[in-house]
Amino acid sequence: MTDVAIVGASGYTARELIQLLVRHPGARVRMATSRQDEAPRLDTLHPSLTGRIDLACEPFDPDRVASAASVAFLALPHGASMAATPGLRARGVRVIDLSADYRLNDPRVYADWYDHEHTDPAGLEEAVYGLPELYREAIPPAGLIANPGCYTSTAILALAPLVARDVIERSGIIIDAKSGVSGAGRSPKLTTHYPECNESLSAYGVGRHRHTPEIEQVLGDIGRSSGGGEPVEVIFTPHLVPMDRGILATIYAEPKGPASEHDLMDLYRSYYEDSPFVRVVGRLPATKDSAFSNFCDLTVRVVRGRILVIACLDNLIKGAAGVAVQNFNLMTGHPETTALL
Ligand SMILES: NC(=O)C1=CN([C@@H]2O[C@H](COP(=O)(O)OP(=O)(O)OC[C@H]3O[C@@H](n4cnc5c(N)ncnc54)[C@H](OP(=O)(O)O)[C@@H]3O)[C@@H](O)[C@H]2O)C=CC1
Ligand SMILES: CC(=O)N[C@@H](CCC(=O)OP(=O)(O)O)C(=O)O
Repeated sequence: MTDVAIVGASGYTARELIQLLVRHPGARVRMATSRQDEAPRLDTLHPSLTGRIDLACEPFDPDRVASAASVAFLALPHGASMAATPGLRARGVRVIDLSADYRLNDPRVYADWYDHEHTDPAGLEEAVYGLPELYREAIPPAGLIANPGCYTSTAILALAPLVARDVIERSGIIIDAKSGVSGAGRSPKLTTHYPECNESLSAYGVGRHRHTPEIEQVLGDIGRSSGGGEPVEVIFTPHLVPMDRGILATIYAEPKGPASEHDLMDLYRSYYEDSPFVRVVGRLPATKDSAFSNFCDLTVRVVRGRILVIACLDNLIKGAAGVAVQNFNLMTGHPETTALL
């Protein structure tokens, strides 16, 4: 049994994490933290947890976390995670960070896209990018996991087989992605206020969304490890859609040679043969079919000589809490699917 702590317990990804962990046979949620003064109970913060866990939050204190837990899930905004992580690592706590703070290898790239300096470059050196489908071997011994972004996981899982097998041109890849509003977190913002986003569909972050360098870094890494040195360059355009949860990406890429849908589907099936949470499907994926699950559904089409990949997942599960539990399973020697199927 592994004792775990949830840091930032009042948010959406924390709620999903706790829902998964209370059903996990090898995990016990021993501590939850919040900055709120009155030590709120988890079932007050998240009524869906009523009857499932009896725990009140406390303020974050690395000594207290280290005395209660050996693994901490950080469900904090970026910036706050890298403030909390060094103290936990110094006390031997293994960290699974759901924020973006440890995903980019280069602190200068982080500063360019996140508009503030990285305060824990040593942590960046230590961190392992927690997308099990690509880095399964590196995850079990890791002390610090950088859980991937939700759009990022969708795009990377959709493109990795094409990059790894050198099937497509590495520049001009178009990622047109749509997300439900929970992707923006629980804290109220003007753009996610009901009358602003309901019955409306809008693009945002055009040309400057911070998942762009993360997608390019990971796909560039996959490309290099299979022998191709050119960087990967994507045009990533996110959209906000008036639904609670789910991401769907439609991706367009230029093949290097003639492309057959049949061969591409075979390529995807063999690439993800050992990945229980990637479903390569013949139908066109829809967010409803992966909602509340840890699955990423994807399919491939060839249209007018271009390759189209359509992929979807639940941003709060496969895009955040579910993959965090998948990483936890690998780190603690449980089957990868524990508590997730
Ligand atoms: N929502 C999603 O679909 C996804 C989110 N992520 C990432 O996961 C992390 C958590 O996201 P999510 O749960 O949606 O966010 P929420 O905004 O729902 O929750 C974050 C929680 O962190 C606490 N918090 C906020 N600011 C600070 C701060 N400055 N210092 C310490 N604690 C703070 C708050 O709790 P309190 O006020 O009680 O202290 C808050 O409830 C983020 O980094 C996000 O980018 C990643 C993939 C998908
Ligand atoms: C709809 C919406 O606002 N989505 C968020 C992405 C959430 C996510 O994956 O967060 P991090 O990668 O920052 O951890 C956004 O576009 O900023």
